[in-house]
Amino acid sequence: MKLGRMNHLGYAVPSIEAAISHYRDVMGATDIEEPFDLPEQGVKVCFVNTPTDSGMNGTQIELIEPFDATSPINNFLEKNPQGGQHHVCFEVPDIATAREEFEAMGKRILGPTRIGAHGTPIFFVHPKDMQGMLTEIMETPKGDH
Ligand SMILES: CC[C@H](C(=O)O)C(=O)SCCNC(=O)CCNC(=O)[C@H](O)C(C)(C)COP(=O)(O)OP(=O)(O)OC[C@H]1O[C@@H](n2cnc3c(N)ncnc32)[C@H](O)[C@@H]1OP(=O)(O)O
Ligand SMILES: [Co+2]
Repeated sequence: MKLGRMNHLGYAVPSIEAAISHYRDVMGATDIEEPFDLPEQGVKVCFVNTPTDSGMNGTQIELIEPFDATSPINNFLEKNPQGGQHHVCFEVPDIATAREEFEAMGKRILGPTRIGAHGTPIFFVHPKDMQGMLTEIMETPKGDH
């Protein structure tokens, strides 16, 4: 395994609209994308793009709100009603190779590899096996290598 780019920090929030106001009015965010639904992943999503630095890619804050009562983030929000840091996402060149590496290390992978909010394959590794941090592994979008 080789540590790749941190693609985004996932923040679970009770209301994406309220979180957008916070990042725009309190944090001065100027590049907030249109929110969109990702029902197959049980969330509504909104990306807040952080500034790029000397031409490098910035990172993103991924605001996620439960899409419905079956959302995988409902329990988290019950425990953290104001919302909070939910996961971190790192990029890998090849998702299948990465999955094999985490499995070989005995890390619990949560469910099947599926298509995430960036339209590329992702999987999650259980927080209890990752120093308490729910970790999303995402294949770098083609052309971004
Ligand atoms: C995929 C679209 C998008 C993208 O970027 O492409 C997203 O990122 S969507 C993100 C939402 N989807 C997911 O999070 C899928 C993976 N998550 C899960 O499968 C669950 O959330 C899971 C298994 C991590 C936790 O499920 P649940 O909360 O229902 O279980 P428990 O309440 O029993 O929690 C078990 C244990 O883990 C601790 N926990 C739960 N969530 C987190 C977290 N985000 N970070 C750290 N720790 C977490 C929880 O406190 C429990 O610990 P315990 O000591 O037993 O109390
Ligand atoms: Co994510």
